[in-house]
Amino acid sequence: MIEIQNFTKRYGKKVAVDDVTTTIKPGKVTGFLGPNGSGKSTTMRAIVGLDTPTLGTVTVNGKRYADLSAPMTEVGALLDAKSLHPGRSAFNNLMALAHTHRIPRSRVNEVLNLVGLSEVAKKRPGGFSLGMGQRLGIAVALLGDPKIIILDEPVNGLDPEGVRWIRELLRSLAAEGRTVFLSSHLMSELSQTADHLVVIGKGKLMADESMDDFLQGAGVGTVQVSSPTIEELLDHLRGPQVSVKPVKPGTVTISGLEARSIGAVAAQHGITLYELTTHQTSLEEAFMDLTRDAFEYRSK
Ligand SMILES: Nc1ncnc2c1ncn2[C@@H]1O[C@H](COP(=O)(O)OP(=O)(O)OP(=O)(O)O)[C@@H](O)[C@H]1O
Repeated sequence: MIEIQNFTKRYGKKVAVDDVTTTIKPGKVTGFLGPNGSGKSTTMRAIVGLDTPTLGTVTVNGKRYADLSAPMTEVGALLDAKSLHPGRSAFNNLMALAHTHRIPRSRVNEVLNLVGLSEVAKKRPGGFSLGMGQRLGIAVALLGDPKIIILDEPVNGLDPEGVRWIRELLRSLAAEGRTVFLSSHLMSELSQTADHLVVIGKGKLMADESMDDFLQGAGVGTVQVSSPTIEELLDHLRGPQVSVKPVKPGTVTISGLEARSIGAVAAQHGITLYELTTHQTSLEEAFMDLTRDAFEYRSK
């Protein structure tokens, strides 16, 4: 579990993160979403003690990172994939870390296998593609078999196969009961991986909710229906997966049903419809709506 309490980080006059409070829970993939410059990396750096909060506290399993006795076995982080020694082989980079953290050699081979780099283990990361570098960075993060995994934009540079691979890897780590926290500036990336979403804009917390609630609140996959006898129609549509939000008298948005099913039920009961529109909001639009005023850099 990662607990972030009233975390504020200032660089001189610049407020990078502004009074953020959230808890990242185990057994889930939590996505950390925000436009460029919104404070994601600063928050992640604070979790692993690379940045000191100006105000507030950031703890992992109830302790500050600096107070952990075996940090690599508690928290694994991929923050900057380029931070490895470029002239040392992938294997030796991992071995050096394993050695200083009392991690057995067998684990080095295990993680190289896990990230699909066994065949290039003797090669130097200086010559790696961006995607291979990311995989090696993930191997470093997983080396200590940590309960908490933090990844800053892990999908950067990965090809579609790599993206699918990392998605499955993160889901399986969460299924093992680990805390998985990953950042991205793209909603589409997180929507397929994250169970929970923390959204940040210009350093401020903008949303902290389950992915399902976020999508529902944003109107993704909803249908707007108008009818002079809307209540009668709703009586026929109720079900455990169906939720209804009033828009104005006679008009509602419905999630959990497709327009065609709603139309069919209306026809079956002779109910007049004035409107039956599938909401086409994309995930990216929903995210942009939420952080509309929070973009530091926006292309015109
Ligand atoms: N060491 C620093 N000194 C001064 N300002 C900084 C420093 N580090 C970050 N900032 C500023 O703090 C803000 C948040 O930066 P941060 O890197 O945390 O954002 P981010 O959400 O990770 O963005 P990106 O997706 O571009 O990496 C930005 O305005 C950035 O310019």
